[in-house]
Amino acid sequence: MFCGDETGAYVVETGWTNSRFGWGGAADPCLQIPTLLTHKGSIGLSALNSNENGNHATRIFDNPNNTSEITNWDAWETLMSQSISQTLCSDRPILTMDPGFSPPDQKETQTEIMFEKFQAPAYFISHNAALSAFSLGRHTAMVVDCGGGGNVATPVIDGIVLKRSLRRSVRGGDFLDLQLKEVIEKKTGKPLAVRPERLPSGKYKSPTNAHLSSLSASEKAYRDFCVHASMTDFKKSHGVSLQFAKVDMREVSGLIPDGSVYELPDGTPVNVNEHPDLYVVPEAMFMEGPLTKTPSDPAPMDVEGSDQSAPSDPSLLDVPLHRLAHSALSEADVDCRKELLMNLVLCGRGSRFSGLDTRLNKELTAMTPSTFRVKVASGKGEERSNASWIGGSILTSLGSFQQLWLSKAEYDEYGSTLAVQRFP
Ligand SMILES: Nc1ncnc2c1ncn2[C@@H]1O[C@H](COP(=O)(O)OP(=O)(O)OP(=O)(O)O)[C@@H](O)[C@H]1O
Repeated sequence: MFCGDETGAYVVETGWTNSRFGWGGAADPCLQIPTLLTHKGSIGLSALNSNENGNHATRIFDNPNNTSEITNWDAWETLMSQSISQTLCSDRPILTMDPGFSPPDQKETQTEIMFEKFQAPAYFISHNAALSAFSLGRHTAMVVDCGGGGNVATPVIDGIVLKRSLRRSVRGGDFLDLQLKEVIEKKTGKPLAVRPERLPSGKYKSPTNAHLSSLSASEKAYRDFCVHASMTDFKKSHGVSLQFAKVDMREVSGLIPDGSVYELPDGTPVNVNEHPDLYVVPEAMFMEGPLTKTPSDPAPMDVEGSDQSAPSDPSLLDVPLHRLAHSALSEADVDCRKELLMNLVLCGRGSRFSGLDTRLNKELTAMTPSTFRVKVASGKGEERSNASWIGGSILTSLGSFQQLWLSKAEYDEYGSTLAVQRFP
């Protein structure tokens, strides 16, 4: 039990694409950083310049088959310590999140680092899906989280995540980025050029003013970051018009505002009116049949040196979003299924295409018995993007939660193995 005077906890969500940091009780995270731009010793664009042994920014998560496995602990520590120093967090209990499919020893290592390196007075690891459900006031829900690394469907019953029923797919935001990139390259007839100085809205400016122009555009982390930032910008700027449903191309053309031109980072204009097929790229989320080579070899980003011979994971599927949710549902207890479907929580920034909730509802309804009712709940705007973080913020501010922390005294007495028992 943590018995400090203040409970203002530090809430941390480290996602494949974005990391969020902030204070328990707050409505939004106070710091958001692209996770890709983390390297031993630096975060943000300056990470791209940390030219150690010729390696620029390396990913914290480098295993495309398990997008929550921390493969670079130095980079993870850097992300934590720089966020802590930027937000002036010290001596606060820390809550981090786990999606339910990270390797078993990861929690132990994180616990050791939190107590030994960051001197946290108390620590807690919660599940993303339980927190997302919690952010919408639900203890029981089927949580469908659309992130950058993939989509995850997780049944949550009374706040407990059913790990064995969890299902994830590779068709997340990164996958759609690559589809969009392919369509754009076909239209323009040339590879997507990346120029950091033309990146959207100056959002990713480094606090230490990295000299990106000196970096080679073939450098992998740099290229990955620029491609995804650019495609994300396209999704954001045209998100309202991006369409689901098996629509007739002529119908789509009618929906696109006249003179809609998107400028690529190198200045090349793409007249979107002339390319309505750009608008149906998100439809890949609902397409039947495998779209990647094999479920265990999805390569959402072409990670060099990744272990292509890794054994396939039965929870990792290459299926449309509604089948993913249905598969997770079928693994849950029969008695809970009705309630889960009535409380389908859609979250993650990758779920922000307009009409996604309606489409998911329609497809799932068609797959389930007529006595079942599907009801999709989702937050608005950033509430939907930051659902897990917001759930963590609410949880840590509850008086009744304070006795659940793993305290430093307990850690000193029992060690980090207690974390595995306490946070299953
Ligand atoms: N307006 C938008 N419409 C659709 N997709 C978007 C929009 N804005 C951002 N995205 C996509 O959302 C994805 C990132 O989502 P999010 O921040 O929830 O992921 P994450 O939590 O870091 O990843 P993960 O859940 O896989 O660990 C990116 O692929 C990005 O391109």
